[in-house]
Amino acid sequence: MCGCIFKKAYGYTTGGGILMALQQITDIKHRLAETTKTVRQTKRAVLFSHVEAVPTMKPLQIYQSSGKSYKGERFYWENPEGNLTLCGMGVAAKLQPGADSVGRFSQVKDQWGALLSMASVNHCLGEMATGPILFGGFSFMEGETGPIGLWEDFGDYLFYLPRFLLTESANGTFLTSTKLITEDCDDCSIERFLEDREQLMSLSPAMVEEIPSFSHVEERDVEKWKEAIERSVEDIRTGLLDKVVLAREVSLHFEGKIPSGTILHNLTEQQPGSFIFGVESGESCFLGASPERLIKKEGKQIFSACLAGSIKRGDDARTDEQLGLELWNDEKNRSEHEFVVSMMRKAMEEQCIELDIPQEPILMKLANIQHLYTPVKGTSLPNSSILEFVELLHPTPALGGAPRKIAMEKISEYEQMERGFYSSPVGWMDMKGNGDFAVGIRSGLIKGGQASLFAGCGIVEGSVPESELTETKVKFKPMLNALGGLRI
Ligand SMILES: C=C(O[C@@H]1C=C(C(=O)O)C=C[C@H]1O)C(=O)O
Ligand SMILES: [Mg+2]
Repeated sequence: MCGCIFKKAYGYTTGGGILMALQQITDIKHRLAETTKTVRQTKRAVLFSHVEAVPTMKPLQIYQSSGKSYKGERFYWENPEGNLTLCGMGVAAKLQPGADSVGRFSQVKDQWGALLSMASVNHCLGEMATGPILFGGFSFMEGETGPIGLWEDFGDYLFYLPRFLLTESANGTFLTSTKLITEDCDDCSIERFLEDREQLMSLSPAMVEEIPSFSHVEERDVEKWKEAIERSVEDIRTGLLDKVVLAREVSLHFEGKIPSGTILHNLTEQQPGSFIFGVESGESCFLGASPERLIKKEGKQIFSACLAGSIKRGDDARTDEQLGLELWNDEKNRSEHEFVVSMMRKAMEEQCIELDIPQEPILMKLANIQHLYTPVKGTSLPNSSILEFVELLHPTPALGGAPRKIAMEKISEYEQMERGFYSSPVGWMDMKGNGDFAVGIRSGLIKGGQASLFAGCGIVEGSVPESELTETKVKFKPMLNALGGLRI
């Protein structure tokens, strides 16, 4: 049933706006009463979701001010184009690994399908990323993250269907309120639903919390990491594999709890052109500023990226241009890049009816680094879901290696750490199987007063351990700057 009475975004401040606001309340009351009746009659739960246009609310400010009520259950997302920002708060439903024998991507698809089969949504606004959406991600390697340890709050995958979702796009600001209405639910009354919504809409911007004083840094053995690169180069020379991405971890300790909202705020200011993402779980928050899109699906249109090959930015325009040229002409970096392009082409040909991948890369210039970048566009087969693309592409040789299986084995053997959600698909998807996933790099895990940062490099035949180490230092910069401009 559709109880939506307007199709355009209106604020509530005008006389007409107040009428609109009242109409929303009437609409919710009516739909929720109907839903409750249906639940009682059929004895089956309904996922009730209400989308409405609201006056401008800034998602990042709301992320910060909703910390009191929803800490540990929030997410934040900003796309690099700057035309979509999301903030999720609370949990209407949570997707986590079950005992099913099917793979994790199929599990998510099935669990999502089951939730949507009982959904009642006033989705007539038709705005992107409104209504029930899932937000979250997968770990890098299935079965790697145990029930204890650094990534204990995340597991093989974690997705939220938020209780409240704030969506800011070029068309306005939208609030989606979602709740699972069950027969024996204590807090499913219409009054309670409206109260919670009212409380959310009246949140006022919170002060930006300060980052506590830095205490010390803990680094895994750098010499061992360099040895792993030497061994990888040897594996490549003997023909065992073509490329492998090796990452390392640096842990920073602070005198008090690190506020994720402040780090996200700094990342948005310091890293334009990147995905800014944050996903909380319990006491942990995985966040970062990734320049790399894994997959975006909008109807039949598919967008992805090959991003591999790196060099630092220059201090002035001339040096910067020279460094860019050096990168573009460098055989070792071009080969790192080419393994990604060739895998991408092969994989996408399976799932797309049209595909557009340029012959040569261009440069992507970010605040601290420049990369070789080949944009990918395609038209998908009908009725496909973004999850199928996530499964197909993850991990590309930009984060795993080539061939994939051997590279994954070597990563486990050589890295000796849990990547958790680092370098993994992080993003959102909607009811129709559209959405956007970034690769969770330039990222870290915040837990109390500890920030564990990760950075890796594509190892190919021409790799030199010391230069790869320097490359990781450049890749740590976005997170180090967001944490207050630390140097390590
Ligand atoms: C592995 C990372 O980045 C990847 C590796 C790159 C490289 O080695 O040149 C470049 C971009 C990313 O695909 C990272 O940032 O941690
Ligand atoms: Mg590299």
